[in-house]
Amino acid sequence: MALILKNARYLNEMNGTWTARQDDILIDGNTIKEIGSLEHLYSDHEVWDVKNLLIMPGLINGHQHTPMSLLRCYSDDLPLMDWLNKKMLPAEMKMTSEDRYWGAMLSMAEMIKSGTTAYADMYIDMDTIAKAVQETGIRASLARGMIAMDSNYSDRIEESRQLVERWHGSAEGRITAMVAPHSPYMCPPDFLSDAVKLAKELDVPLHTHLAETSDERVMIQERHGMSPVQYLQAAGFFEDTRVVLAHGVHFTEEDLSILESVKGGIIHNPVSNAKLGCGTSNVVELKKRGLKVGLGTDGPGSASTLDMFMEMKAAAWMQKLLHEDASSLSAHEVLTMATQNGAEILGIGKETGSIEPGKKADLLFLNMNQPHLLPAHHDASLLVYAAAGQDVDSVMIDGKIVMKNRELLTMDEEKVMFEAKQSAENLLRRL
Ligand SMILES: CSC[C@H]1O[C@@H](n2cnc3c(O)ncnc32)[C@H](O)[C@@H]1O
Ligand SMILES: [Zn+2]
Repeated sequence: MALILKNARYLNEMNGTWTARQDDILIDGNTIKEIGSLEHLYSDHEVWDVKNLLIMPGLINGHQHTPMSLLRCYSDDLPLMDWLNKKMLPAEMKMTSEDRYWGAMLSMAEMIKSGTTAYADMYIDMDTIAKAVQETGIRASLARGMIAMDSNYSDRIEESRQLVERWHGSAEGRITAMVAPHSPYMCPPDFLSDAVKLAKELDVPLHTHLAETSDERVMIQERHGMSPVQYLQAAGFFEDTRVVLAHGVHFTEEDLSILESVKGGIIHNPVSNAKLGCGTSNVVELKKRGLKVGLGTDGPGSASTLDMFMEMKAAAWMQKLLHEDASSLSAHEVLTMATQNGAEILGIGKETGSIEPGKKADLLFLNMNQPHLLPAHHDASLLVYAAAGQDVDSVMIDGKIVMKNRELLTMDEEKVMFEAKQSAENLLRRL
């Protein structure tokens, strides 16, 4: 049955400014059907009076590795290459499929509880993660993260193909798929070209880590005599395929001119970049050059939390620090990055990212009646600078309520926490 959100105070963007309006919202199946005064329809519909809540479009986490929740705070305060090669990869080699399932479920519980309605995942064993996506009701863009150091990589290309063929468009359209060569430094030239060919053949986006550290720049320059961006360009990365480029911290002027015309964009991960000592993206400059910039947490192994409210704060703070200018990256711009831009970069911008008729009903309901969120001078500022994931009261994804009054409705939260904790403890015993 269709549902009317009565007395809905909802936040949407117009010409760069996020403002709240009050109306009723009719949701039919998974879609926002009508917004306006709908009193004449109340008697024929299920009605939810949401007058004490502020509604905003669901947050979109553009880059994540869900099973890494099992490695949260397992190894911190290390530079990226040591963290990755000495700690994460060896631990990930010992994970079982069951571990990855519970790690993914734990991440999805955390994401939904903090207002993320869609996200992009890059990992291995993607059938297991897709199963968790199906069960939890979240919207996801899934990719098999591919690492190769020699020419023996056909199994990874085949797994990527299978992921796309099996899952792209599944779960009532909530799952889309991408092809993901891990990064310039984990992918030799032939492998990268084959990954690009596969994405073109299957007509899906490419997702990769790019220009995350200055070490990466040095490494690719030494190995291939060019910058990481030029290296991707040489493999055909930017020809006509949509690209989801995580990080983008260290770009040259030439890199920026290559990236200006790409379809897709950069996913900025400020917390992970800060914690791994990578530096921070110059988001102000990227935006000036016309690039689309979204927001992501990266995996909980580096970011430690999947709270996009934290990520929004960090994004705004870091641009102000970097430019010594308080007007750099306003709360309004950050909200756009975390919603519409993320959706557009992932290629799901027609479905989600804003509250308007025709879009899927991916909505957050926030409890703003709390000491730290009063008074309500500016909703956009409150959401970015004062709110946290715990302020999300309820969440709707694809028209289905997946959390109500902070209770998860598509998963047994206690069981997920218990099993994930067991998996993490057993994993450490095997290391
Ligand atoms: C092969 S699946 C994806 C792979 O990526 C690793 N990873 C997680 N965070 C980062 C990061 O910030 N930079 C590079 N690689 C990262 C993760 O450990 C998985 O093995
Ligand atoms: Zn990553």
